[in-house]
Amino acid sequence: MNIVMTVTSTTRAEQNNIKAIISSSYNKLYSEFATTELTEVGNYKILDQIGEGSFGKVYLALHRPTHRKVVIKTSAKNDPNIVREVFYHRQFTYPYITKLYEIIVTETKVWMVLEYCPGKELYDHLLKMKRIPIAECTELFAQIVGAVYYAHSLNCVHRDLKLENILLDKNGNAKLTDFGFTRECMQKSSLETICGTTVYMAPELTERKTYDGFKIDIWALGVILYTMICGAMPFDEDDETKTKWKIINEDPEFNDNIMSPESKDLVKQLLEKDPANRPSVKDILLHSFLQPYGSIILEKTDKIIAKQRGGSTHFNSRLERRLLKRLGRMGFDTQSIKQSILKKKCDSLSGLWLLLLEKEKKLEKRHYPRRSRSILSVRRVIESSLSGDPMSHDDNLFKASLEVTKVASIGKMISKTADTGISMTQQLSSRKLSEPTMIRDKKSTVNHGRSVSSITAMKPGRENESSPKKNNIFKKMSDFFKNKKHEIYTQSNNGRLPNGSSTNSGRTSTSIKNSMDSSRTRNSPNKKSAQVPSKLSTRTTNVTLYNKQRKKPSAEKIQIEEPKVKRIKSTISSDMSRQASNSNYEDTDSYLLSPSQSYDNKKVPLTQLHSRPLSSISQMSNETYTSDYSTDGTTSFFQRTPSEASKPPLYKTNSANAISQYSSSSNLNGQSTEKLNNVGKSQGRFIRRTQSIRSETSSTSERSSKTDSFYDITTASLPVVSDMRNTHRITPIKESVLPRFGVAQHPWPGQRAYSASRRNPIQRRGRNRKSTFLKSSSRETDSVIKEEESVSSSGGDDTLPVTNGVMMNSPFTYSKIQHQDTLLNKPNQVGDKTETCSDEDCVDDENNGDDISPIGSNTPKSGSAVNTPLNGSYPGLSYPVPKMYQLQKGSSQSLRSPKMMSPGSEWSAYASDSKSSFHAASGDDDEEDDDDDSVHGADQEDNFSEGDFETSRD
Ligand SMILES: Nc1ncnc2c1ncn2[C@@H]1O[C@H](COP(=O)(O)OP(=O)(O)OP(=O)(O)O)[C@@H](O)[C@H]1O
Repeated sequence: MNIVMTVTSTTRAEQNNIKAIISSSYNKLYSEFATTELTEVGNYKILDQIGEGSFGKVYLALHRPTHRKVVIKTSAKNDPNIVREVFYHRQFTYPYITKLYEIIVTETKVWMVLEYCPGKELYDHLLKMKRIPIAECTELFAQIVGAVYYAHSLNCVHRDLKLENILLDKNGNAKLTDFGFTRECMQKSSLETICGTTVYMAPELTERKTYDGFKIDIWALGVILYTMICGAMPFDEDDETKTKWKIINEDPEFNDNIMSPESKDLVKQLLEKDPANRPSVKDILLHSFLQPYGSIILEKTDKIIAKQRGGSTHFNSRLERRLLKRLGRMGFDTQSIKQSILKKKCDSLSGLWLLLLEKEKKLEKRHYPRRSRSILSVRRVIESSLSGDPMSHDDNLFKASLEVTKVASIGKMISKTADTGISMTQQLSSRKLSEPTMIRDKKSTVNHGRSVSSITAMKPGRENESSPKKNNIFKKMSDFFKNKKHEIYTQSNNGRLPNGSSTNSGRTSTSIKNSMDSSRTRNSPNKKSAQVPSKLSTRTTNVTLYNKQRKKPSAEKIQIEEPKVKRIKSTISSDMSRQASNSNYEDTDSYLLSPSQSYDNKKVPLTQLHSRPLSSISQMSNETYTSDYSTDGTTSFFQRTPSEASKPPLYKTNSANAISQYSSSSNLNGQSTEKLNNVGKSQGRFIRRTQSIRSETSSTSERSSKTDSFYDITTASLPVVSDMRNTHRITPIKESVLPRFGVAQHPWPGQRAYSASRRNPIQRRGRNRKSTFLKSSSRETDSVIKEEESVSSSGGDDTLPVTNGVMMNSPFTYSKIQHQDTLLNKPNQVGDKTETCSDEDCVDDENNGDDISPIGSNTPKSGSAVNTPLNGSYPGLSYPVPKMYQLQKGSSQSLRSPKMMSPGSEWSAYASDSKSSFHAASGDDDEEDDDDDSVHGADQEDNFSEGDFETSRD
């Protein structure tokens, strides 16, 4: 009897304990929802805001499982450019293009997880340097051209090439970014959409003629090269109209003191007014000015393209196979990882894989520096150029490359040795390699040691052996996912676990231990449901809003290498439509010349033309905006005629009335350009932060265009309410060269719906500008709540039954725990119940009682799904849940609406197939991979890796 009493009382105590946990957890969650501070998105911890684009903020973040820094760029989901950007960007895998790791789609936003480029923009670099040394210029420009060559080879044109869209990584290598205007383009097809940035626009674009997309990129490259070398832009006037006139009619000024004959020749070719006379990207790479980099990059790029065309370049190397195997042992579904990568899903598995692989590659490179001294090293070029001998760097670089080859072969041998299980130390000593070749310094010695251990640690059954750094990645990852699970139990209740154990003894927690253990038994068919780690990467997105009282990311930890650059937003000047309409010289005073400022006189001092202090380097907004340009050419006033060319009828400089980008920028932002203007006053022109333009309503020609299918792609992806499609259907563009995507073939009505605001970018940007970091709007908060996939499987009541203390043993409560895992980025079978549902599906009456029922009828309808909060659905919930946090079936619509993405697109797949993506490993998993590494290991040498181009200069 006593025993029975004891058992009963214990059970009650446990129940009370659980209640307390739930209560505390609920309260915590409630306060999290109340805050507006954003510190986590998916698996990423937000560290700081590092920039602000036209359509959203840019954050520095940390991928928590791998501790890799990334950049997260946000954009409103209804911005058509983001679709375009993601669509193209994810297809590019090239060392001089920023990597796109992951896309997180939430209710209202798209979060692009990108490679972090701490060197910032080339624009900033140029601003700092005033002029880029010719040797560095050669290499950087070769890299930029390489990226363009790559894109062009894939039949894509960038259309917004500019200094601001070229970032520098930590090694000083160029990385092309911002593919918001990119599109596919057949050879010599003519496009019509006016887009780009005025000062980088080719004459034919400025004249609003149809244009060859490839050729306008070449022109922009000319502007970039000229600006890099000269520290000033070739065509840059205060007044855009003047700039355009110059672009069409004048040649840039060449300063022979600055420009070598070779560079001058190249720039001249690039800035050919007649697009037909401009060279191809390949010709540019082969130009003498870019040697030796140009031809090397050309060769490498051709190889990359050939490989990528030939099939997947993934999972061929020994490193990748080892990594995959290891993840498999950790419980990840390797098949899903493969699918994610091969299908370019850009989901959280992709993010995890790519970042992990990068980290491993980096480690391996450090251990076995195959190409530690790339001849493409910017730093070396600079050093060489500073040493005074213009040619010396080339020799040194080639010498270094020879050295590297030696070391590489050793590295290869070493890693092979390690694979065969023979002690590395033994091997090294037995082979008696000569000292200088084998290990060149103490550092390498240490690294070799590490590598051996890490390789050894990959041997089956040795996962948990203590090993140096390399093993730490996996340990950290494992800890990360464990902790996430652990937090569920221990975030409250004074660190006590339900079973009474303390937080510190998390590993002794039966439930956690069980789950992790079971996760390691991946191949056991009976334990599929227990593969916890493989479910860590659900498409469900967690955006965590921390309580304000919580510790913010400490300022010391934020590693921002350079002060923030506040983009000066141009307002009036950016309204191209207004400018365009004002640009009729006959009725606009501001474009008439004053007698003293004859435009024929090219020597007119800029001080007289500018309404701002004279400077050589000035900052401008580079805001991307739309214009009302017509592309049909009928209203163009930039037609180049002989008479106009000889006597431009432009410009009466009426500073007060003129729409000046500069003046408006500085006025509006209160940021005087004087500081920047003081730099290099003697120079006559400016490097301006520029504005990207895209014609929004480009008349009939736009919509009837057979080639320029901008609106096709936006159609394909914009998550507009479905019925709008019917009411605003526009004639489909049938002959688009874009892939066809079912509903996507109908031009996106959202274009109309949103065009008003798009045409008035000032308002849009005004909103953005005022918003401060970490202070999202209530709308944002709302979206965060809504974004969580409604993967609930809880009971039909708002009051959940109190379970017994052994939560994991109860089928009901076990599913609840799993559900919580799902919300911590782990998919589960229960969570997948909701699957994809259309707008119509996502209504209350679909509720079958499996989900938590809405209380009352005011539950949000389609598109505003209330999602399961991070810790919100707990078993044993013994009190009513407020309405706003009730779960309802069908809430997944916002994330998974098939109408949102093009059905044919892989991107749509990732948004909707979390279920399929996270199946437990099937029997036909990569068993063959596991068998024999060495078979595939030999490929590694041939595989493209960033190391082929880059150097580990750090
Ligand atoms: N990968 C990155 N690494 C480091 N910084 C970045 C990265 N991407 C963007 N940034 C920073 O964020 C700022 C804004 O980013 P970005 O220019 O891509 O936004 P945007 O919306 O495309 O702007 P715009 O259209 O006006 O060019 C950049 O100036 C840059 O400083």
